[in-house]
Amino acid sequence: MNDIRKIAFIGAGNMTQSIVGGMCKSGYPADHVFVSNPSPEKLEKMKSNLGVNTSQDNIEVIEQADVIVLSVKPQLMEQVCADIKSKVSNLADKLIITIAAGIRMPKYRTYLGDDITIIRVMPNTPSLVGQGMSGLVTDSADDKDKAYVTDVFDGVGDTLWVADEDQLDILGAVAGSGPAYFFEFMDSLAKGATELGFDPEKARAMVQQTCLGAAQMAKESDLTLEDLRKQVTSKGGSTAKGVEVYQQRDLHNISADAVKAAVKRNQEMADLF
Ligand SMILES: NC(=O)C1=CN([C@@H]2O[C@H](COP(=O)(O)OP(=O)(O)OC[C@H]3O[C@@H](n4cnc5c(N)ncnc54)[C@H](OP(=O)(O)O)[C@@H]3O)[C@@H](O)[C@H]2O)C=CC1
Ligand SMILES: O=C(O)[C@@H]1CCC=N1
Repeated sequence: MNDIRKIAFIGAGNMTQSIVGGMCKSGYPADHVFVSNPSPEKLEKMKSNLGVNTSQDNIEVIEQADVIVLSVKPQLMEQVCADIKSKVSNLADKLIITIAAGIRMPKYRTYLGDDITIIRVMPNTPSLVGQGMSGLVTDSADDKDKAYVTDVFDGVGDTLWVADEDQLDILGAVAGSGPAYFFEFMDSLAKGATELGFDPEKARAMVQQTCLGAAQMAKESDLTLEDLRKQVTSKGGSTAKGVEVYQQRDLHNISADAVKAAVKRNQEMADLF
């Protein structure tokens, strides 16, 4: 990465910790990373574990940075932006990234000014281990800013630019929320094994490695997901019986409904906040 900028994260919650942890692991210089948060505990942990600069004052970190990453809950965004707008005069000179679900770019213009340059990123928590999936969209950034943000998020996983904010809502409902669905599914598989008398620790170990192996295979294979599934499903064998249960209970519809529900909430948050 050639373009190293001073970057300030506003909010030191789960997602900031995942992104910053992944960035530092991938070699982004910690002295160029600034993080603010109202309570000190998360900041102390990030400072001692990663060596990043921290402050309980949002404005102090923003003033030192070229890039601002808004990483607070959507319901706090308006209030946090109002405070920034009232105290920082050169916002148009900085690149603004927001990772909040739902809230759309025109709304940020009403909060921070018409002249801001903004990129919306929808990351996910596996960024912490360099396996994130981040969606990106902008209505104002130039190629240089886009390349910088792509590099940052490529450093913590894969990136996908999407055409518009409707697409980002869908990406968020699948990839942003997705780790939660997979953890839920993995937990249910592990419990399926322990209910039959399998050791819980060993159940977790076998589930996580199976999940990782399947994802890696899907990523490296040219086959469709259906064909990969068929490769495992011997005629008259045990997998066929297991898959039959998922099909009878209509896993496809369950997942489609889950994605629709999450998209709907993203749209609601766009209106609410
Ligand atoms: N978690 C995820 O998987 C994903 C989250 N996102 C988005 O990321 C954003 C953050 O989510 P997440 O990290 O999960 O949430 P968290 O609740 O874990 O983190 C939010 C942080 O913001 C801090 N905060 C509260 N008020 C302020 C303030 N006035 N100024 C600065 N910081 C403040 C909180 O501090 P304290 O706890 O001390 O009050 C907290 O540490 C959300 O907008 C969400 O939509 C996007 C993709 C995935
Ligand atoms: O649950 C949420 O709203 C955020 C967005 C994607 C993951 N977490």
